[in-house]
Amino acid sequence: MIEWIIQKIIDASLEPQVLVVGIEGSGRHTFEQQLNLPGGGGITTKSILASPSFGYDIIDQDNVPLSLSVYGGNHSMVWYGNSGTAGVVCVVDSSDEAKIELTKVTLGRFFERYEKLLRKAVLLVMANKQDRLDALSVTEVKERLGLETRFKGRRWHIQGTNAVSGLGIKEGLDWMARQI
Ligand SMILES: Nc1nc2c(ncn2[C@@H]2O[C@H](COP(=O)(O)OP(=O)(O)OP(=O)(O)O)[C@@H](O)[C@H]2O)c(=O)[nH]1
Ligand SMILES: [Mg+2]
Repeated sequence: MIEWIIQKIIDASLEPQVLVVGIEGSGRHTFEQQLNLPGGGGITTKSILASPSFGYDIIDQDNVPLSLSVYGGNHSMVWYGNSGTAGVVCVVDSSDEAKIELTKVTLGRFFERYEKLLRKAVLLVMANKQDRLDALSVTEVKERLGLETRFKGRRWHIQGTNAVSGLGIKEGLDWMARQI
């Protein structure tokens, strides 16, 4: 009952949220720092722009090791989210094959677990660290993550990025901004 009430309050009070998720070391912080740079790489996504900072949260239940950065701030251990969740940005380290596999599993589980809240959410995958010589290509990352199969029926997009220089971030977020 309490959870239901909290959910109602959150749904009513929050603007559409954009979540940034990713396995540790994928580049989430670096990506978010880009958003705070002057011009933010030309970020136009309104819901991200409106946020001066991101709250951090770790989903530690059901062994879902995704760490969440929730627009709007949510500091509880359970993500109540918002059924108006507009988009999920998943940052992946393209140079780490084991973590790409872990991302595939956890991202799938995450969308399963929060199916209701993420019903309308679009998915933007940032195939990050494309500047590294050992990075898999965007197509390879897409295939390893099984995006075409797993997210069939959902609007998704994969974008190659270098979060350090900011390359690709504007393009990715422009795609998201057009969807939400
Ligand atoms: N070469 C390269 N390095 C990157 C890129 N993005 C992030 N890094 C580096 O990868 C490391 C991890 O980046 P973070 O942004 O801290 O990653 P995180 O996902 O926040 O990880 P944790 O804070 O460790 O959970 C840092 O040393 C970054 O400088 C990229 O596009 N290219
Ligand atoms: Mg970090």
